[in-house]
Amino acid sequence: MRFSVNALATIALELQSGIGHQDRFQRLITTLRQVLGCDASALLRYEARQFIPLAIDGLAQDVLGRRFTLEGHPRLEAIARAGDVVRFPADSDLPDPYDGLIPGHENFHVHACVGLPLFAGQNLIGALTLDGMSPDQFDAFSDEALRLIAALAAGALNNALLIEKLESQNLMPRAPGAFEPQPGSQMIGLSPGMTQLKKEIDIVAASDLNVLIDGETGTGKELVAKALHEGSPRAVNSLVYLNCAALPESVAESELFGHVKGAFTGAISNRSGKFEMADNGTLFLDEIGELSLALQAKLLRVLQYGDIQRVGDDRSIRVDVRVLAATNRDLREEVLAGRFRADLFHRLSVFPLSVPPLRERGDDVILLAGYFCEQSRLRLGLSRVVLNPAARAALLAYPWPGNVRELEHAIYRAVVLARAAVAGDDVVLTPEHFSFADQPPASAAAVTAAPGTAAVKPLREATEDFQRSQIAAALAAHQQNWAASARALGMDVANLHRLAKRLGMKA
Ligand SMILES: Nc1ncnc2c1ncn2[C@@H]1O[C@H](COP(=O)(O)OP(=O)(O)OP(=O)(O)O)[C@@H](O)[C@H]1O
Repeated sequence: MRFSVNALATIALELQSGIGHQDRFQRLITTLRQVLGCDASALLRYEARQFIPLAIDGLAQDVLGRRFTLEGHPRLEAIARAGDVVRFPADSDLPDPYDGLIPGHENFHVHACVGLPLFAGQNLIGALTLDGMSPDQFDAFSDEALRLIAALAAGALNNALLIEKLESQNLMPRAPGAFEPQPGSQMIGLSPGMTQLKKEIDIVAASDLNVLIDGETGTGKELVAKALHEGSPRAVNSLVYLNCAALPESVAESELFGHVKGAFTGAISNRSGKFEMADNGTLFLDEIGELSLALQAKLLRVLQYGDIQRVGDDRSIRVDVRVLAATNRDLREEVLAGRFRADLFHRLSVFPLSVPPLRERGDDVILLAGYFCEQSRLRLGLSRVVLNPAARAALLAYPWPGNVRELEHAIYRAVVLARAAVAGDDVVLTPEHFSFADQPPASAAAVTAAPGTAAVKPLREATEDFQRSQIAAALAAHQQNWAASARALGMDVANLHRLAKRLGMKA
């Protein structure tokens, strides 16, 4: 079947209208869904061996947060390889990436599926996918007609990508090349707060300014630092990470600036510090608010004069390092309280970036949940991981004091629980699989049971249960802040991370 001139004209017009790319793409796939009578349609962009949904219609909202790798989705891999229209037979044994993600059809497997790869010259830049619940849904449409739609969509997508590229080249000249992954493309979120943050990242990344990233614990400050580095001319060199909260005072100076042989007991050879490692690159100082006043003074010196001295050495070494710092404290208050140097604060906060808490990001919670569902699916080798509507509502209603990190852990824990309860590798998450921080963790309840009523367990198991419950309680009491929890538990934060990993409390 051919399309009527009217239908084609509508598609072409939708691709010209709208205020932005996002709007245009949304109109395109909504129109396609109507013209082709499909149950779901999606436009995806191809980047670094994965498909990233740009606009969807008829699919669960969390699809917008999912990242579909070629390795994890044989159907998408087939589309990427095909070079032309792909029609999957209704009985294809390749799993459809949207199985269980068409609202109202959660328990049905998608039947008819067509994939249209989108090319710019020889380069694959994206795909259109059309799904239907009845097996012969797309039989009436000829390959020729579908190719025409693909050509229109590819032209529009290519223009959008070129404009994006030109805009970023305006900010930072780059060598010409194929489409590089966009910095921060793994930073999920379309809420106004995240859109604004991504814009600010684009603006400041290309400069050489130091950046202070603030935000509550678990909001994604480290991810912002990575995006800043990746979007800068320094991206060809290292991004070096240092957590200031995990630094015992005795080794902090040597970690930052290095030492020479014999500088102190145990200094058996020369060693370079993080500043030297980050030369010509970027140094990310996480939890900068935890740095002692003495080290703050030394850090200020490097920022002012661009040279460092290894511990035990009088000679100066010049370094060219961009410093990104993160904090979940209010550094202005710390300055007022005399715990943070005002001059260092001003040097660092030339361009401050604030990462919004998850509770202010609206539906991003669902997009992020989709992203983590897809990641846990890959990690655990499951065929699908989806949220039922009640689980989505529960996730939206919860305030997420531990922000994205808490959501990430909640999804992984829920997937593990759900998988244990069903045969097979098809996981549907329901509210029962989540236990939020204001409910006592199951292990804590077991440990605090009345004496005599608790089941006797091997001592090692009981000890680990107790450790888990104490760590969970400390994290809940300190808004999932690991440094503060470590202090409350009287241990070093690095050891706490190690212990939590061993106890299966973090990935
Ligand atoms: N927008 C996002 N999209 C995808 N993953 C995210 C996003 N934000 C955060 N994450 C993930 O959440 C986890 C916590 O993020 P991150 O470590 O960057 O937070 P943080 O603000 O630096 O935390 P802290 O203050 O405790 O150091 C990480 O696994 C990170 O990859």
